[in-house]
Amino acid sequence: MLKVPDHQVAGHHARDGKLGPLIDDSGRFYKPLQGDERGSKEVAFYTSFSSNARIPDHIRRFFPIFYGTQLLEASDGSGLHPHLVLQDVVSGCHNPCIIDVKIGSRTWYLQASEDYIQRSLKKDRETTTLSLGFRISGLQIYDSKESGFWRPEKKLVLGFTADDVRVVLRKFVSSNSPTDSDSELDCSFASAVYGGSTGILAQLLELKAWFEDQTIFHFFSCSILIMYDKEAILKGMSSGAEIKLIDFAHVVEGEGVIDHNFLGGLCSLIKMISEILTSPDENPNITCLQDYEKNHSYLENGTTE
Ligand SMILES: O=P(O)(O)O[C@@H]1[C@@H](OP(=O)(O)O)[C@H](OP(=O)(O)O)[C@H](O)[C@H](OP(=O)(O)O)[C@H]1OP(=O)(O)O
Ligand SMILES: Nc1ncnc2c1ncn2[C@@H]1O[C@H](COP(=O)(O)OP(=O)(O)O)[C@@H](O)[C@H]1O
Repeated sequence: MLKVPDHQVAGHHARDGKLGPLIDDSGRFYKPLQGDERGSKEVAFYTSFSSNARIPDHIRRFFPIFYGTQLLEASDGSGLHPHLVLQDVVSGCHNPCIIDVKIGSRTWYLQASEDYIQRSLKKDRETTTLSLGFRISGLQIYDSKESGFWRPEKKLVLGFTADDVRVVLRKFVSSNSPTDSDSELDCSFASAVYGGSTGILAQLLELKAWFEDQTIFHFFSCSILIMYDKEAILKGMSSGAEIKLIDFAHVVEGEGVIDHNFLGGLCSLIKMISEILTSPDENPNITCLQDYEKNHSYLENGTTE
């Protein structure tokens, strides 16, 4: 039985009669092919990546498994539509905390249409893409059984300053309620999630080592999903912290050149996460995030009032 994922944090949603991804109970994520060349480009990427013998297994695990394409009833009621059949990378988690981080100081590329370049340039300038080399596209942080998740709306997320991004990456690993902007963030899960030999930082460093060498693909407008299970930590189990790369509608051939755009953004994200691990007590200034929180209360479904 196909359903709309409640763990999707960014991108096109299958809500309000729109075309968007679906999931099933067997752990698969069905992403509808976008009508223009984006759909076919993403299929071409997954096909090429899956069969490329030069991708080491320890890097392959950072990508969703690709099961081909399938015609399915589209979420917008328009009838049969081709979908990418992917591993649902969140399916093992009960109450997953997730951040979608779009990597790179530019999301546009020379081969793209003029319209896409102009729209991307505007978003890159207005977000932390240009200043930090990455931006947060969406997130959800599990609060408690009673309050559910904090899912800030898209407008707030795209307005994050660099300091807000620092705060969010700290909130993500704190035991404080994510909607409480008054108390100091404790970062008490930082070592369990970001640290350790298998934590997020170690995984990002492994990915970086590959990006220092690989010249096969250039990953524009692609995201790293950072995920973990807060409840598991509270129960004394493993955090299940993982990174996965997603969204390959704008991947182009590397033609023997290092993907400096992705690599630079990745280094910047690594630096910010390393700083949280080394200085968990340093609370940065909060700008738009705090002002916004003071004026809005969050509802369980992630919307605001
Ligand atoms: O339409 P929007 O404004 O929601 O933009 C989408 C982006 O949302 P954003 O505003 O950056 O959070 C969206 O970004 P996220 O996946 O949300 O990070 C994509 O960039 C999407 O384009 P594409 O499917 O990758 O070609 C973008 O869709 P298109 O505008 O390119 O159709
Ligand atoms: N394979 C996957 N498994 C689980 N969730 C996914 C997967 N791929 C994408 N998502 C979720 O869907 C969101 C949008 O995905 P994305 O591929 O960026 O779509 P779009 O092309 O519409 O921007 C991500 O932020 C993430 O929450």
